[in-house]
Amino acid sequence: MADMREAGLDLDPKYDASGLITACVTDAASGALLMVAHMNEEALRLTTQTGEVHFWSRSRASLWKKGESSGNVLKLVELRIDCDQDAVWVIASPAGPTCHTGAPSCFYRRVAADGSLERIA
Ligand SMILES: N=c1c2ncn([C@@H]3O[C@H](COP(=O)(O)OP(=O)(O)OP(=O)(O)O)[C@@H](O)[C@H]3O)c2ncn1[C@@H]1O[C@H](COP(=O)(O)O)[C@@H](O)[C@H]1O
Repeated sequence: MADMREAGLDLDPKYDASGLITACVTDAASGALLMVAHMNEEALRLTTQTGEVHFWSRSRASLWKKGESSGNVLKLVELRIDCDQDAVWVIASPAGPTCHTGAPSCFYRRVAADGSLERIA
């Protein structure tokens, strides 16, 4: 029997034991991967309802609108969910650098074959 989460057209996120799904955020203009974080049910609802991207911060144990203190909000352009509905792909327009270090993306270092890091942005 087909898994309705995979075959159906109903949004039915598969939250983990902590009530979270993974959220990958890419830049709508460049396609670059900006950050990876987590959403709970409320963060997902607020993201779709307000058009501004919200997460659940595990370290702060609180709901987090990205940019609430820095101003570097992420405007939602499109939201996709993966095959088994345990991860979302957030396509967004960033108002400024996404990473709290000031880098455009949190992925500003490349890992070389010898394990060393190379700064690329
Ligand atoms: N702004 C960011 C920020 N932007 C992107 N990220 C990425 O988001 C991920 C998840 O952040 P969390 O702090 O919620 O981390 P977590 O849920 O505990 O998960 P991990 O740290 O284990 O990944 C981080 O691992 C970073 O890669 C950020 N992580 C933290 N911040 C902090 O969030 C606060 C608010 O920032 P603004 O939302 O921009 O105002 C500031 O104190 C910032 O230092």
